[in-house]
Amino acid sequence: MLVHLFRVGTRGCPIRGALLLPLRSRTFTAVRHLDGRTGSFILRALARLRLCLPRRPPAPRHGSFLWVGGLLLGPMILSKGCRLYLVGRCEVEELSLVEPTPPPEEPCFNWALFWHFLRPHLLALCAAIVGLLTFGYLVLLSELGERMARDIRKELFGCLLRQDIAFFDNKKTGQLVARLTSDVQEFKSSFKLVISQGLRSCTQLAGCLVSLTLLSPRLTIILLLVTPTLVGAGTLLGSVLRRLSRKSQEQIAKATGVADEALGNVRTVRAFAMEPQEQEHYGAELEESCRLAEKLGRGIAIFQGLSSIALNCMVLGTLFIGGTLVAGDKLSGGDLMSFLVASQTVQRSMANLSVLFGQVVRGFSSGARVFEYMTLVPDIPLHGGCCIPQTELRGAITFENVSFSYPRRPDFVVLKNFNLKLPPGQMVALVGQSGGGKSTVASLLERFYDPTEGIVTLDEQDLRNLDPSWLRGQVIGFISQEPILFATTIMENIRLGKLDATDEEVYKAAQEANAHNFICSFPDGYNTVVGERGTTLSGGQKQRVAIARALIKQPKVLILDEATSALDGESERVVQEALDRASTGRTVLVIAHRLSTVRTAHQIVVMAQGCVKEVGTHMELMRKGGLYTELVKSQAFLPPLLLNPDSSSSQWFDPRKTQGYNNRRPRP
Ligand SMILES: Nc1ncnc2c1ncn2[C@@H]1O[C@H](COP(=O)(O)OP(=O)(O)OP(=O)(O)O)[C@@H](O)[C@H]1O
Repeated sequence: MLVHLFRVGTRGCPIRGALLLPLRSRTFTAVRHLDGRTGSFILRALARLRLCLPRRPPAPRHGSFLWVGGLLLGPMILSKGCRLYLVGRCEVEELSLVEPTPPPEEPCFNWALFWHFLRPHLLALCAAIVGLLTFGYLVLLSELGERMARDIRKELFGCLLRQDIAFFDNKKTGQLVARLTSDVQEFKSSFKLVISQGLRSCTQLAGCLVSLTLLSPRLTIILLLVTPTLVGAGTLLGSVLRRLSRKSQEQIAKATGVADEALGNVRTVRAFAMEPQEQEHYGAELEESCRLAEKLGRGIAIFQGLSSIALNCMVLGTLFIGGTLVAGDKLSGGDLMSFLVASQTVQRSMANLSVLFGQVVRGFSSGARVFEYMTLVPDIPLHGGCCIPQTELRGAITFENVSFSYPRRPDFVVLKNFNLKLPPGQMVALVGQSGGGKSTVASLLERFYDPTEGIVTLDEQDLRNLDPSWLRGQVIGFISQEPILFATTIMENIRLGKLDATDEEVYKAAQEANAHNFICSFPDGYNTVVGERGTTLSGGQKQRVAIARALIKQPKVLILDEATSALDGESERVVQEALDRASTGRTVLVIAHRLSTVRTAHQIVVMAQGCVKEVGTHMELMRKGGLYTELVKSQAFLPPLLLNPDSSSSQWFDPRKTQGYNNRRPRP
């Protein structure tokens, strides 16, 4: 059951009401005075609300408090100038309304996961609760909090790493890092505070309530009758505060994301003199987060102020009713005094709890954000599926009638009925206009995404049946335009390709990648630390370390995505040499803009708008005079001889006379 207070209608004629909605039924009961026009307003409001219901997250457990609060407050609001009528039951399907945009789902606190992390530390928790010395209990509580935070961070980090690539398309790194850092920190602090202060106040409260009952059951019952109303009102206000707190924390994460992006790309920021803009951008996000935090602070202050007033009213009420009972000889003066002293302890405990409430609100929303990603199950798991034995692996790839849209843009079809064959040991080049879908083909081959339709196979096996970790870790080597290195030594960076590789294997891979000589020229050789993202190496050096990292796993299939396009002439020559060597005996998919780098491929596939437009060798395509020829012509910097398919004296044109990819000459 959901209680919803609503306000619809025109500005001059606002309509307020309360709804009691059974969550699983599509019928509802509305409480409100109706005439024809206002009735239709309400029906629309109800229908809109109803249409939203299936997408709501499951009701949190504290939803029952909301229900109680709504029951108490709803009639109060309605009775202010409104007559109450039961208008009946309405079927929403009969109303034809435009479906509204679903509100962003708010994560709920996951009690099961909380228990999962708390359970291993139950003994420490019990010891902390009964800890006799302040020292002992503080030490135990601190250890408990830190260990739980460590476990949560470890688990969350693992869960994030396991998510689909599509998940990261939607998120900013800074926001994810904020969940690992500030949200876990906030949750831990709240948890410790609840245990240290909350438990003490609750115990005091319970003890005093027993004393109160013994002193005067009648006064205690009156006191207890008032309490649910206060709890209900508190819960309603609490849900508003929780929402505010969640927004405030999201905003902090957003600001962190801006700082993370600027600091992570500081060279680009410096190169474009973007420092003032970035500072302004970060400042604006901070301003918003400060505004939300202040709003939350005011909300908490209102909450605590109102609690204080309510508690003082309770004392006054006790004095008044108690005085009446004393006057009527139903209670002794001594008992009334004892009752007052005990009820003041109750008041103090409740005041402490209300102060604690602000922290609990923040703790709940932080906890909900921390646990949110732990329950996400990726569509493409990291492990599972079969592996083809190394001796039988040939490296034949096919794309059969593949259509694909990125999950982030489901309406935009990137590949349409795409067909491609990569025979074992051959090189196939993908060329075509920018945005035509070339890199997307590589992403599907790496199984970063699954096709929307059609299949991709390796040696006639659907990629979906193969173990993704085996595929990425042992079968495919990927070299991109911007190789990313980790902030560790060159040795460790190369070893990332094969974790159990010996030093000799690392040296061999570096030699194959034309990297050994420049690495040895550094004072620290293979132990040189390359800086964050490899910033202390040149583009060509970084690329060669990345090639060594790809080669060390001896991949059967190699993907070269614009691998040399970011390099100057000399670096390109050295890297190209390494790539030529690396391509021997492997199935290679080359993605290239510069057509001069792929003219010796066994097959060139020209792509446009997600489809294959032309297929053939360089010569065949040039003779055809189609899209490929146009692309070649458009690369005006190329020597004119490249454009002449019949010139046998051209080094540019005749693949047998070219350097690079010599071993993969197209057959006549
Ligand atoms: N992660 C993503 N989410 C949504 N759309 C994407 C994503 N990555 C690429 N796209 C879109 O898919 C289309 C194909 O992109 P892709 O990178 O495959 O093209 P490309 O041919 O490799 O381009 P280029 O030659 O410029 O690198 C583009 O329109 C691009 O905007």
